[in-house]
Amino acid sequence: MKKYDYIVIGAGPGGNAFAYEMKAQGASVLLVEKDKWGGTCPNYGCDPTKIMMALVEAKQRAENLFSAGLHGNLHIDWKKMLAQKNAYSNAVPSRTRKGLESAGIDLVFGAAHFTKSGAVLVGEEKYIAGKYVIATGARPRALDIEGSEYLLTSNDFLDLEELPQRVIFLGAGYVSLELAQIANAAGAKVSVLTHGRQVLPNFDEEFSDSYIKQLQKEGISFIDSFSAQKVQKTGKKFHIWAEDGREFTADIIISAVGRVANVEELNLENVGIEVSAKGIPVNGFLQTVNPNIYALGDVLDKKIPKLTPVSGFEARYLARHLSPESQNKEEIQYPALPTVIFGSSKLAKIGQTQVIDSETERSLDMTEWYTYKRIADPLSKIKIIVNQKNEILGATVLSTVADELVNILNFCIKQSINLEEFQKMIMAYPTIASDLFYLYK
Ligand SMILES: Cc1cc2nc3c(=O)[nH]c(=O)nc-3n(C[C@H](O)[C@H](O)[C@H](O)COP(=O)(O)OP(=O)(O)OC[C@H]3O[C@@H](n4cnc5c(N)ncnc54)[C@H](O)[C@@H]3O)c2cc1C
Ligand SMILES: NC(=O)c1ccc[n+]([C@@H]2O[C@H](COP(=O)([O-])OP(=O)(O)OC[C@H]3O[C@@H](n4cnc5c(N)ncnc54)[C@H](O)[C@@H]3O)[C@@H](O)[C@H]2O)c1
Repeated sequence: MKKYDYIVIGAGPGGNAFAYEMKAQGASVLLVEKDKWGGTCPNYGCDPTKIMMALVEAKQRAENLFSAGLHGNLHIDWKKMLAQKNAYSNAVPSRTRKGLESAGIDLVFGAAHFTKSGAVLVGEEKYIAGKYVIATGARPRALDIEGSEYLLTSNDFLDLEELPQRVIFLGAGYVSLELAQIANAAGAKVSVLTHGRQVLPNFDEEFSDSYIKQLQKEGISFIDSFSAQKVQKTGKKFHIWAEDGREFTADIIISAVGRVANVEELNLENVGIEVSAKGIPVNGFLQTVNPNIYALGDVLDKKIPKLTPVSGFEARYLARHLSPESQNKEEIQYPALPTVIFGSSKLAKIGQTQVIDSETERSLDMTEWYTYKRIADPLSKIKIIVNQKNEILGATVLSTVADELVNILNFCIKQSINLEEFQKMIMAYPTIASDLFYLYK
């Protein structure tokens, strides 16, 4: 039985980052992966979707400028876009594997299970370690309704050889809204069936409403209060019914109703770990109830968003925390977190987005500002929260460049920059950053 300092289960952004960090510290590390080296983000998640989204963004930005004299009949060639995405994603597993190997990390392919003795079993082989790190991520949640076998997932969407004419998305979270925009821009007739009345309850309602109106203008239809009851197939068509009897028909139905932690195969009962519906509970040191077993990334039961940079942040925290030389024995502290729903218009937020105490809230419509006027952004607005020292604490932004703006605000929040400090810098003009001046004023 081979013994390591660390066994890491799951080679996604979290597991890989932790394995690299510990190896660099001189530890012996075994990394176990059962599917694709690199995990969700580069194989089924962020990266392939954003390669496709690049065409959606470019098309919409060009179309926004038709009124300014730009002409052309733009359309997305699905097959070529897919080939472009595949050229990137298909190379990920072997490239990732080579990188890990050349760093000196031992790799084993297969599903990891804990045994009653606390070892890890992969196939017939048993491995033991001083400490274990679970970074097994999450997968699309399956709906328990009649005919659920007819529902496709985001993974299936990314492999569609051809885009069908009529596509239904069930659920209205990040995955659904991003993929719906790709399908819509590529020419499909798209409907999103939303569970509740308010879409994106974690965003400021005024902003999520404006965002959905924007998507409706682009051609996506939204059907609210849809509680799915059953799915049926007749010929090549799929039908979905709500509990209240409403029925919709499409060529494919993509279910994007959230993600569930990958925990079942781990046999965590053998090592005394109980999981919740949201994943593995840990303390402030990312340690499970079993003191030798830690967990990080999307597999965690946590309140903060499950995102790639969050998994990486947790991995680097844990590597520092477990380093024998480190003085870092403090609980993990998350900085202000940016989240973005990508698309032709982007809805983004960072940090504190509501007034809690003595802060001030500033709502600004930026549509007529030069930066946004120049690119004919159809709707650009921001709600910004500042404290009494006029330091930015957080913001919600809707615009075609909201992803960049929240990251610039990220620096301002981290460095507690106020107007006085900001005025000591000169920003290139005209840019998103040069507008910051007006956000402070
Ligand atoms: C469609 C989509 C788009 C997304 N877009 C974005 C985005 O734009 N920005 C962003 O920040 N985030 C995005 N995300 C989220 C992001 O992909 C995840 O937050 C990130 O991949 C989590 O990393 P992780 O290492 O925790 O887990 P994962 O990347 O899920 O990796 C876990 C790995 O563990 C492996 N595994 C599971 N069980 C076992 C086992 N028993 N034994 C061995 N291996 C196992 C899995 O096969 C997987 O490779 C998106 C997700 C999806 C689905
Ligand atoms: N741009 C990004 O950063 C990005 C993109 C995609 C995914 N992600 C990550 O992946 C996670 C998962 O995304 P997701 O969209 O699968 O989940 P989500 O939690 O964002 O959204 C799930 C949606 O499904 C709906 N829903 C739940 N049960 C339902 C039911 N029975 N019937 C109909 N609708 C139902 C919810 O109301 C919600 O609208 C995100 O929370 C995020 O962390 C991030």
